[in-house]
Amino acid sequence: MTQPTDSLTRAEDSAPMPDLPPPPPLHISAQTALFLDFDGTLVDIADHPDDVVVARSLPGLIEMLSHRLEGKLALVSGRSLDALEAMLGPIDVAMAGSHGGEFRPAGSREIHPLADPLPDAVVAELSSFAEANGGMLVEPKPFSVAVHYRRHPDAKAGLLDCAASIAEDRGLKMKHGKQVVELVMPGSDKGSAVSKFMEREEFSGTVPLFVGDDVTDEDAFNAVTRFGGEGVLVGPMRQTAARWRLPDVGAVHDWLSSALGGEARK
Ligand SMILES: O=P(O)(O)OC[C@H]1O[C@H](O[C@H]2O[C@H](CO)[C@@H](O)[C@H](O)[C@H]2O)[C@H](O)[C@@H](O)[C@@H]1O
Repeated sequence: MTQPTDSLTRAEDSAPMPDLPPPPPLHISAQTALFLDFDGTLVDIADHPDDVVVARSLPGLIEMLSHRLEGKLALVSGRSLDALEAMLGPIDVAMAGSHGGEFRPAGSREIHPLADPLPDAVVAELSSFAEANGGMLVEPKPFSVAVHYRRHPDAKAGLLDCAASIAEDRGLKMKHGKQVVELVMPGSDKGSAVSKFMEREEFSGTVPLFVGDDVTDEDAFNAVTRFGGEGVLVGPMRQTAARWRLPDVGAVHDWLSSALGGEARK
């Protein structure tokens, strides 16, 4: 079922749903393509975006999986590609950042924009609001801007109103993730990023899996379903287009590592 990512309805407000089963073991074959979200999927959520703890084994695990999948693996994140590389180091895997605004195939350092850059004035408008409301954290990215209200829960409603009004005035899309409100250029979402990868030769003929935790991952769950694949929701059950569910980041690491057998621990 489709859930708009720019909806003001948060997943946790939804009615209880029947649970989803855990995914079958990850099988590496010529038909397997794997798309991985970052925050809340590969790393636990932290109070501040810079405070996430990246498991020492994670960059190697991602690279090894990408190698075994012959490049048919991509990270698809709301973070900028620079931020992802700052967390993971310079790993050679395909990546899409800024909710699909930035796109980089494996084996390349060249970033392809999938959207127009966000006007500076949008960042300035949101920054003034954030400053006037307790100094909320503003995270500008090349094709989007995020304002985090995790430390300012009372400012949530005002922030949503402010962002919705800027989005309407300027024809932008609003996304409401985990304690974060983001404005993105139209056309950049995780579903578009997945579709862009699937158009590439190395992904041709594959059955894609997308693993993600947040409402902003629903576009990607819908996209992989259109390509005959399935989504894996990470975290508590909620309304979702995913087919499977893993309870937490640790379970994701175990599921990914199992596909590599003993190789994952080298
Ligand atoms: O698509 P993702 O890779 O899941 O990125 C989504 C957003 O993640 C980051 O914010 C979230 O994680 C932070 C660290 O755990 C947390 O403090 C924040 O409340 C979360 O919303 C990142 O800062 C955003 O830019 C991403 O869009």
